[in-house]
Parts: sequence; C-alpha cells; structure tokens
Amino acid sequence: MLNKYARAFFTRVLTPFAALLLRLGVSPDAVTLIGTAGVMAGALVFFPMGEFFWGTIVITLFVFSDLVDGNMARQAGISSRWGAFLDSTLDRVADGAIFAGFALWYAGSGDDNVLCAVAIFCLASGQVVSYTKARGESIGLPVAVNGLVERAERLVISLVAAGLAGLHAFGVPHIDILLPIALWIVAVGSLVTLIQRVVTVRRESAEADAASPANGPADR
Ligand SMILES: CCCCCCCC/C=C\CCCCCCCC(=O)OC[C@H](COP(=O)(O)O[C@@H]1[C@H](O)[C@H](OP(=O)(O)O)[C@@H](O)[C@H](O)[C@H]1O)OC(=O)CCCCCCC/C=C\CCCCCCCC
Ligand SMILES: Nc1ccn([C@@H]2O[C@H](COP(=O)(O)O)[C@@H](O)[C@H]2O)c(=O)n1
Ligand SMILES: [Mg+2]
Ligand SMILES: [Mg+2]
Repeated sequence: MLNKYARAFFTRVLTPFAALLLRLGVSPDAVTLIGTAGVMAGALVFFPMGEFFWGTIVITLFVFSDLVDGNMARQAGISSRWGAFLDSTLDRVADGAIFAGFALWYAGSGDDNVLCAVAIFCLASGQVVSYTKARGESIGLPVAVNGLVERAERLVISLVAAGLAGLHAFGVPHIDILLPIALWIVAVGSLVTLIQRVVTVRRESAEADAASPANGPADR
C-alpha cells in the first residue's frame, strides 16, 4: 500500500537530492552499498544495546537510500538488471540486520525469549514474503497481489515503534511497549501476506499451466 501511494511523494521529494549526487559523480550502486552498510550499522550496533532512539535515527538517515538509488539510475538512464539484483539482494540484508538487532536485544539485556522469537519470526517471514514474489516472477507469473504487509510497511511499523520506544531512555514512561506491539503486528501481518502471496501464486500457476503445461525453462 505504501509502495503504491507513498512512492510518488518520496520520488518528488528525493529527485533533487538524487540529481545532486549524480552531478557529484556518485553512482547508484555506491548509494545502494553505502545505504545498506549504514542500516546494518544502525541496527547491529545500537539495537542490541537497547539504544532504539539513536539506532532508528541512524537507520532512517540511510534507509531512504533505497529510494534514491533507483531514482538516480532512472534519471541518468542507467537502470540495469545488475542494479535491480543488487538493490533487492541488499534489501534482504538490511531487513535481516534490523530484525536481528531486535532479536539480539531480547536475547540479551532485553531478556524476553518470546519477543526474541517474534523478532526472529519477523526476520524469517519477511525474507520468505519477498522470496515468494521473486520466485513467482522468475517462473513467469505476475504475482499480482502484493498483500497486506510489504517491505515498506514492515519497515515503517517497526522503525516508528522503535524510535518512539527509544524515548523511554529520555524519561517518557511506558512508551517502550510500542516495540513489542509493532513486532507482533509485523509478525501476524507478514504471515497473512505470505498466505496471500502463496494463494496468488497457486492460482496464477494453475491458470498458466492450464493455458500451456509447464515443461519449458520457466518451470525450473
Ligand atoms: C521524537 C520521535 C522520534 C521517533 C523517531 C522516528 C524516526 C522515523 C522512523 C521511521 C522511519 C522509517 C522509514 C522507513 C522508510 C522505508 C523506505 C524504504 O526504503 O522503503 C522501501 C520500499 C521498497 O523498495 P523496493 O521496491 O526497492 O524493494 C522491493 C521490496 O523490498 C520487495 O519486498 P516485499 O514487499 O516483496 O517484501 C521485494 O520483493 C523487491 O525485491 C524489492 O525490490 O520502498 C517503498 O515502498 C516506497 C515507499 C516508501 C514509503 C516510506 C514511508 C515513510 C513514512 C513515514 C516515515 C516517517 C515517519 C516518522 C514518524 C515519526 C513518529 C514520531
Ligand atoms: N544500484 C541500483 C539500484 C536500483 N537500480 C534500478 O532501480 C530499480 C529500483 O528502484 P527503487 O526506486 O526501488 O530503488 C531497480 O529495479 C533497478 O532498475 C539500479 O539500476 N541500480
Ligand atoms: Mg532502491
Ligand atoms: Mg530496494
């Protein structure tokens, strides 16, 4: 949903910045790589220590690179298959680091095995949700239903909650409860999304196989 409705707004806002980076000679691939490194650092340095406010600030500074890199590639007319592969692959790395950061906190000083398991479930289910689309598309299906909780929703729900929960360290009472709530929402939402996508691929593959039985390169 956010991908559909918020992307146009962020494209307008980020286009001048993307143009500036191109004028400075920065490549889209460099933005993809640096953005991922920044997200990983924010998540894996700050979150395991329970520094949710500063971790979220660092991640927020870098996570929008995922909208800037593609914008730069399109403006410069250099969108490439390699760029698409790099972008999507490093999205998985960044997402893994964010939810691993939460899991490491709950496995350590956060001391909550259930929430550690929920964070690991968010990590794994998010990766599988993305894989369903990638694999469905690789066998020639449109995967027309993106589902309830796409990547943008996973990031916004968990990062807004983490940033606000981090205000607990500045004396705001009870606000830290937002992070467990967000993790449960992302976990349940990802499961629903996974089911939506699997049902979609099942339907689309049945339709495609009825039209032409699978025995070519697309079904490998
Ligand atoms: C005093 C208060 C302190 C509180 C501090 C809070 C700070 C702010 C907190 C959070 C900000 C979070 C921002 C998160 C922004 C995410 C942007 C982003 O990168 O989105 C990526 C997304 C997808 O990009 P791609 O097309 O490249 O990726 C594809 C996708 O990953 C597919 O995955 P799947 O969905 O299938 O699982 C893959 O299949 C595919 O391979 C891959 O290519 O981009 C978008 O969706 C575009 C829309 C972005 C919308 C961002 C909205 C941000 C909205 C609000 C943020 C600010 C909120 C501030 C709140 C402050 C509260 C007080
Ligand atoms: N280093 C890169 C990154 C992205 N691309 C192209 O942009 C598309 C993704 O756009 P986003 O707005 O989601 O970043 C991607 O599919 C590539 O076509 C690129 O070429 N090089
Ligand atoms: Mg991108
Ligand atoms: Mg991306």
